[in-house]
Amino acid sequence: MNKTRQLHIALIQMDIELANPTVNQQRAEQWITQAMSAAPRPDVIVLPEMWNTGYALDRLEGLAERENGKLTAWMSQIAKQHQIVLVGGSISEQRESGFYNTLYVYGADGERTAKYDKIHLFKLMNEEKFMQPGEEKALFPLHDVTAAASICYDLRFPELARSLALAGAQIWFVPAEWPHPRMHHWRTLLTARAIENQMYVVACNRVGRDEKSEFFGHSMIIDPWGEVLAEGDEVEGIISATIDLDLADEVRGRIPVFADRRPELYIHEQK
Ligand SMILES: O=C(O)CCC(=O)C(=O)O
Repeated sequence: MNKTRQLHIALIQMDIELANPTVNQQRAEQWITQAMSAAPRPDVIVLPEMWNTGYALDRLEGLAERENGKLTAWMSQIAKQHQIVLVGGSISEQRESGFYNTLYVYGADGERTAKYDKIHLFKLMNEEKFMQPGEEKALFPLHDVTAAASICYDLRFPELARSLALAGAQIWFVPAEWPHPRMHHWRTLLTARAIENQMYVVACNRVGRDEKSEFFGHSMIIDPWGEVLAEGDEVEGIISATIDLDLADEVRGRIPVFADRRPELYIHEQK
């Protein structure tokens, strides 16, 4: 981070080869190397959802990463080597208790700052038949603010985003594999979550296709006022923007949504 409390963020909007973790890791590394050669140099790099295997849900045995395996070591090493925060999208991971869609964040010292298992599994893609849901949300320190991360379908649950904002999040990372024909939902929901929670929304979607779906990219970096700072198209590439770490507080001061809340009247919060 530089003295003006800015962060340079780069999203790796990559294609993912179904069920080929070796190729996908090579591609991710090439994209990260390319992102690091840009000016300004990124402070934070974000990968998409399930970037190791794609949605090869019926083939995860033997393909998914083992817990504490080589891929997490690689993410840690990449973060340290480039002195960046790596929001390592999510990977499919195998544990004793089953398969998980798991997001990792590593700091510039190579230490892990967050681990998050997707809590809302996406029935339209049969995710719940193959994966176990997570039980906790993810908040982590990022430079001197609090950040949060969720995965793809989690975007459809405004209560989750609000609870993260209430817990202090000013930047929300959302790696995804969000396909056609729901681009309108993606863009609208991302923008709404940024405006209503007065936080940055940083969303990295994949491109390309698998056996069932075509993914449209349109990765986005949206500021706490709802302005789109950067947006991808439908091809592979690096989407980047510089964010101002003071803006969330400034917007929250301008329209004091959090101070004006009436939680006692919100039915879901009375449970
Ligand atoms: O909610 C959607 O439309 C897409 C969600 C999705 O593709 C996922 O969670 O993997």
